[in-house]
Amino acid sequence: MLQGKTAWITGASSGIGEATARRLAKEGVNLVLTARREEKLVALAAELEAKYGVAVALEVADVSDRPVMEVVGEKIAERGGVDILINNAGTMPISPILSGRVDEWEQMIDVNIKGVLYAINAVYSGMAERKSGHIVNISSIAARQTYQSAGVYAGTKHAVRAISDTLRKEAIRFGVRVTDIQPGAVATELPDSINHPKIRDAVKANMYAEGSEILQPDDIANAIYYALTQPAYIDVSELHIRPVIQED
Ligand SMILES: NC(=O)C1=CN([C@@H]2O[C@H](COP(=O)(O)OP(=O)(O)OC[C@H]3O[C@@H](n4cnc5c(N)ncnc54)[C@H](OP(=O)(O)O)[C@@H]3O)[C@@H](O)[C@H]2O)C=CC1
Ligand SMILES: O=CCS(=O)(=O)O
Repeated sequence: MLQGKTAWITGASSGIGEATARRLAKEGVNLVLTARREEKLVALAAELEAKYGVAVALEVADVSDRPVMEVVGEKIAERGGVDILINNAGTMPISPILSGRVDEWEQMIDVNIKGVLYAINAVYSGMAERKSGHIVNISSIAARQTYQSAGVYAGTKHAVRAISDTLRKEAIRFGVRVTDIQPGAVATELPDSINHPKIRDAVKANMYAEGSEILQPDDIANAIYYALTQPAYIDVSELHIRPVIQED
């Protein structure tokens, strides 16, 4: 069903993005992979090309860099566009608002909101012209609720959910589908982006508490695959997936 299509995955150097690259390559999807850590992308591309015979292009980029993302968009358009965007790159340097880590607030807004918009902007007009495409935005359980220290992070994810739902409505007439994926705790490098030592330790202790079983990146890759492979008349608008043990 997806064989021969092309997907652009941002944040493909680890976690959910990397797992999704593997999942889609296995289905014969050609890939454009983006992240800042070039060496990780190079190794992943080599592995997927050798294992699955798919074509993998790399666009090493900081998604919050607007001019760079515009150039990536032009390059993608020159190659004929992509069928799928997995808008996944994100960061989570959470802290109490009173700690006033303004640089980190700006970083989350720049990467998690502006980066998502820049990627949409890079591919949406092409999809609309071709009257076909699927944009999958990775927001979070924090798009629906919040918790202490996560004010700005949850704010960015609420924004992604709002952008996704607006885009879904606007894109109907262009035959473009939009899905917002809202994971709970997934075992990835994301907590390493927390610079506040006490909060980082608390988040990790909570995620990896003895006996607790949280989600794996493959679980989210499978959810993305499900959304992408529904019949053309179905839009999986939102998928909210959490570990059984996660109350909030
Ligand atoms: N793990 C979890 O519990 C949950 C995660 N999410 C969301 O899932 C998404 C993926 O995160 P996850 O896989 O968990 O975490 P990881 O930290 O493993 O992956 C984050 C990815 O985003 C990339 N990235 C971060 N900042 C930038 C940037 N400025 N420009 C380009 N790429 C960037 C990283 O690559 P590089 O550093 O090489 O640039 C990396 O590939 C995020 O949006 C996150 O908010 C949502 C809910 C739960
Ligand atoms: O986006 C993150 C979700 S959680 O780890 O706070 O549940």
